[in-house]
Amino acid sequence: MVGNATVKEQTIFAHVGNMIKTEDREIRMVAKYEEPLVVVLENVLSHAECDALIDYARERLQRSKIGGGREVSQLRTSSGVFCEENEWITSIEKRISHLMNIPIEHGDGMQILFYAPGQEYQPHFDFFADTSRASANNRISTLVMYLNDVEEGGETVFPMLQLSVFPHKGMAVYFEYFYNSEELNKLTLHAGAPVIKGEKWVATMWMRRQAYRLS
Ligand SMILES: O=C(O)CCC(=O)C(=O)O
Ligand SMILES: [Fe+2]
Repeated sequence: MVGNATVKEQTIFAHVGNMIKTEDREIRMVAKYEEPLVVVLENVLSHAECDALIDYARERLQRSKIGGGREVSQLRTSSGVFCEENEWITSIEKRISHLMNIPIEHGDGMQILFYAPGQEYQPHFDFFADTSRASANNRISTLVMYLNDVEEGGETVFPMLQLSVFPHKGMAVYFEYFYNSEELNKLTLHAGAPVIKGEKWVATMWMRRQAYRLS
């Protein structure tokens, strides 16, 4: 919000205080941008869960490379895999659902992205354009979870807000774009800055306005 005190729009993220108690974890809020809401969260995933997600994805990425047929995109040079549900992934998704305050059936499923040095995700919106068919049940909020520490680069950058979030293992950044004001939604433009040194692994959850998959 810039300038004088206009009335704030309602948010999906309704947690008060600095702590979110889920069934199995206490997540702490460490920073917040008010409108559009961007929240930096600590202790979202344990280090063991981060490692397990990386192992899970590494194995599948390798397999998909052998299979070939990976689509090449200028916008996103990283590679990704969607997680199939199993017992431990389901328990993570349950926590995420509580955190994002949306039933898990509204989720696209968790996607793990890998960036090697030089790879990036150029500025984009997570919601689909009105003209696309996917916008009929559009995305409304995002959680990007950092699965490792990046030696250099790889920040999640919000250029319109002049805000950068540095990847840190177990932490996450949450933001939403379900405002009546299209201008607010468009301020959530964001990018994964090029990784300079080391690897970067993130797991992303996008939520839809309506249920998207079977539970
Ligand atoms: O890698 C990042 O920091 C951002 C990822 C992202 O924008 C997405 O998964 O939609
Ligand atoms: Fe994104």
